[in-house]
Amino acid sequence: MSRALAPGSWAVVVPVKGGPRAKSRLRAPDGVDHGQLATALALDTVTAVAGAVGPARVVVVTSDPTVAATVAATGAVVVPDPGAGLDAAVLAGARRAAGTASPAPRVAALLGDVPSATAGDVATALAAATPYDAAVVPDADGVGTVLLTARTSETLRPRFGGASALAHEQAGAVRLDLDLPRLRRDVDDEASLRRALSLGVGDHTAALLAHLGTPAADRDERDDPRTA
Ligand SMILES: Nc1nc2c(ncn2[C@@H]2O[C@H](COP(=O)(O)OP(=O)(O)OP(=O)(O)O)[C@@H](O)[C@H]2O)c(=O)[nH]1
Ligand SMILES: C=C(OP(=O)(O)O)C(=O)O
Repeated sequence: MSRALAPGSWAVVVPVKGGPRAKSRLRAPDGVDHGQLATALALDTVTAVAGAVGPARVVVVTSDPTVAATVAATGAVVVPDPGAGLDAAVLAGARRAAGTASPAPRVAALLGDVPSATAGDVATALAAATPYDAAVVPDADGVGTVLLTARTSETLRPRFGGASALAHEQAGAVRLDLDLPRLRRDVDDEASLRRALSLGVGDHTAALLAHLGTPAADRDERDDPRTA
């Protein structure tokens, strides 16, 4: 069951590398353009976040023109990627996120490769993180991070890459092993893409991969409010 968030209480940074170097570990299925797949994964992630916190409090950090134009048209904020890696991108987004609500919102970073996540998942995770100065939601393997939160933009301490869940814990974040399999399913390679498809994915990824025959039962489950 998802939980409602107070309006303006959270802003969420979504870093998206985009372009030809994005998602280099992921081999697109036959007949699917790799760049379009990387973009679709990101747009589904942004859509879920916007559904949870409102588009004006989604800050997408990217230098990819397709992603930037698409999310800007939805009302999200776009910050150019400083080009100094993932943590620097997250920090650039966090600085901008602070100004998206008054009083300043809590700030989170959700990596832009979780196309199975629903708005309800994002809202539930942010609500669960609200009592803590900082929190981390690990990925499905428990090693990486899908969501990092902080009370303010100044106290967000990104340590992404590799075993980042532990790195974020060591930097002071409380680990939240939430029972939100769709939120925790990041897509890095073919195996994780298959797992995401079996959980259900957002409209952009589903449309691009429709010819692969995403199981109808999984799509039904995704839409079932009892599982949202
Ligand atoms: N803006 C921005 N986003 C990044 C950067 N590096 C990674 N990301 C995003 O962070 C998320 C997780 O990163 P990865 O899974 O490593 O994605 P990736 O670098 O595109 O993929 P690989 O080449 O397979 O490592 C994805 O949404 C990426 O788009 C960066 O330097 N800038
Ligand atoms: C960058 C991270 O994710 P990935 O597994 O996509 O490399 C991370 O978890 O810190």
